[in-house]
Amino acid sequence: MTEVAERASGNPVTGPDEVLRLEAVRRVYGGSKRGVVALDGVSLGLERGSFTAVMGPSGSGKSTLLHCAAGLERPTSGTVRLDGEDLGSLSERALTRLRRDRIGFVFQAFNLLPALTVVDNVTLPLRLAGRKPERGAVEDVLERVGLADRRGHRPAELSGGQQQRVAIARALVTRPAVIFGDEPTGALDTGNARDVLGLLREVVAEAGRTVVMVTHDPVAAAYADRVVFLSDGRIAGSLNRPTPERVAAWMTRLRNEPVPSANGTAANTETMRELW
Ligand SMILES: Nc1ncnc2c1ncn2[C@@H]1O[C@H](COP(=O)(O)OP(=O)(O)OP(=O)(O)O)[C@@H](O)[C@H]1O
Repeated sequence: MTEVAERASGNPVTGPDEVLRLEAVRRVYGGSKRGVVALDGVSLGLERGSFTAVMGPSGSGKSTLLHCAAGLERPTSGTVRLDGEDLGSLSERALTRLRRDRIGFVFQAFNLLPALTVVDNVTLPLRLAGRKPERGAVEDVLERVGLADRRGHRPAELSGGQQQRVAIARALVTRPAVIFGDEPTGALDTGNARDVLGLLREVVAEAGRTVVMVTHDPVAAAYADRVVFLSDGRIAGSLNRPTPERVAAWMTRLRNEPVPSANGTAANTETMRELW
């Protein structure tokens, strides 16, 4: 199948079991006159139990997309729904609670507390929420990330890859609807990056979690079921069953001709939205 045909046969506009949906999301920074349009009408749905990578040239809006989707930032216009709930209708307090209870985050910097053991780092979000972990839940996640025998260690006693696995365990322990990764392998060497990506894949395939991750690395993106490409704040297309080579080819094209389209002319948002 050609890439154009692949794009045209991408996921449907609404899926049977969408956990997250962005509709016409626009995010402008600064005033209306000289503002920067970081997202320009992005519509996107994520199926439950899917692994999506978001790629695009620097400044194309990847982080902004992630932040809006995760309720860390409010879009200037458009809607974001998590399990059907419109995040725009929530107060700051309710949004904070939703992020804590139903969203997991894994960042490039592991953001672990150095004085706490692995177990205490993993259970921190639950304790902050005044919740007790479900029986066996902590053991389960530590087992899943391969750190059951390191539960009493502190971050400094672990490798970078192990520290990122602690961060993944921490993201998993609340059983979130979606786990967001912002360059989760950006600070890791190749071997550790491969382990962490394999773990994220496993979390999707075996635990049925939904993962969306921003990355600059075509090899990392190829671990996902689908890669969504952004260019100038718009969705430029997507690739199902990606390989590193095809992702890299897409990125080269995006750098050379910002928003590609099926007929070779500049695509508009409506045309691209049809692909979703
Ligand atoms: N807080 C902000 N204030 C003003 N402009 C911003 C802000 N955050 C992002 N932008 C602008 O919005 C656009 C998109 O930024 P964003 O960080 O989402 O891109 P990105 O694709 O994640 O980039 P990179 O790959 O370099 O991290 C850029 O032009 C950026 O300069």
